[in-house]
Amino acid sequence: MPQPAPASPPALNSFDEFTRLDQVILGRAEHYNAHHTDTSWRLFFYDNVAPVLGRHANASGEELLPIPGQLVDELNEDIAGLADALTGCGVKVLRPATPGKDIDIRSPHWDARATPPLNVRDQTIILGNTIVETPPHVRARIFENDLLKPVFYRYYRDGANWLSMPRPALTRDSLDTAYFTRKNLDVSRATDGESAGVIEGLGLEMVFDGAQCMRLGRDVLVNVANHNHELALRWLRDNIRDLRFHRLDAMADNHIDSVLVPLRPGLMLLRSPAYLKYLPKAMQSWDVIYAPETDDSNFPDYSDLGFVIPIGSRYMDINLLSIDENTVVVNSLYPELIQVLEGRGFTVVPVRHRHRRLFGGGFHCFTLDTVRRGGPEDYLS
Ligand SMILES: N[C@@H](Cc1ccc(O)cc1)C(=O)O
Ligand SMILES: NC(=[NH2+])NCCC[C@H](N)C(=O)O
Repeated sequence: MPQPAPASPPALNSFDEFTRLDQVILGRAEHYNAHHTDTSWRLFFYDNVAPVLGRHANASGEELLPIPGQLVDELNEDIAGLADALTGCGVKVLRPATPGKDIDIRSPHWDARATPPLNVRDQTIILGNTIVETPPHVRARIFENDLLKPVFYRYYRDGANWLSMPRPALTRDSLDTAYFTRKNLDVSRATDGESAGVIEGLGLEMVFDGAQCMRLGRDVLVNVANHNHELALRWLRDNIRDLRFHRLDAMADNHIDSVLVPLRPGLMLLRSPAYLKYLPKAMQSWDVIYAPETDDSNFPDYSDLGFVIPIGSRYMDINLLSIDENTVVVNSLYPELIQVLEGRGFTVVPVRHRHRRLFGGGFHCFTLDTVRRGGPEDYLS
């Protein structure tokens, strides 16, 4: 149920995914009019884009793949609906700065068209009173957090701690393909045509996205699918001493928020029973809501718009955002899930979100919850 935010907003405090939400950063999509499909992009989204790589005239190599303006406008409309719904629930909504124009970036080793700050979940983890910036896999995202700095400085002035994992050079040799090798997948369609430079002696780097974590009070689940992630897990354990980090062994290639969403202590939403085995023992006895089958008619038909690549899976809508332990914001285009959640006693706030597969994000991806009421509780014993 909507509750008024406390009179003086507290400083950064966010330890979990489900206690009462008071403040959130919501991403924005202005200038999201192309995907730069370099090797780092093609590898990151490989599970989803492999079937279409090569089908398009140029997609076998690096290119700037345009996204029709109508889709960007419709996405912005849906995000505005999300902002209104959150405000209506008594949540204070903060926004990143706007890029203002298309931005081409260049490092000493590669260049890219910058990605706007839409999926703000991905490049940062809030761990209690600490902002942790994470080292991106996709080159186009390396400066994305600059647009969140005005908000981060506000929290910093109010006493938050602020850390960044080492910035990766993202050279030709930086990224580990072990996840795919383990599954006997040939990723040459992603790596052929690689144009980035090399730094002699560097090799695999710390590369990791905030969305590979799920926070549960004093415990944090961390998906580790390759050596890039392994280095990041070590960094987290070395630098954040008062939380327990649990390694999930390759539960997914990278992000896990369209696989698993803890809804409240003892209850989670899970993509399917096949994922239970990746979770810590204590969570395997939680009550589970499995993602119901969804219908193709819930997804827009893009056939009249020319070639568009869905970078996200059909499971994107698992990616809901909790307002509190009984209230969740869910895509209105996943009525099957709404029905199941209402059947379990949840109040569902439906918000329309059409192009989740094209921009690769649901409501959890678009948001970074900076203030929730919960603390470092032990939910796992
Ligand atoms: N297979 C990944 C790829 C992906 C990542 C981020 C996105 O925004 C979209 C797609 C999905 O889990 O998690
Ligand atoms: N935080 C995020 N951007 N999450 C997106 C995860 C998407 C996931 N790969 C899927 O395709 O379903």
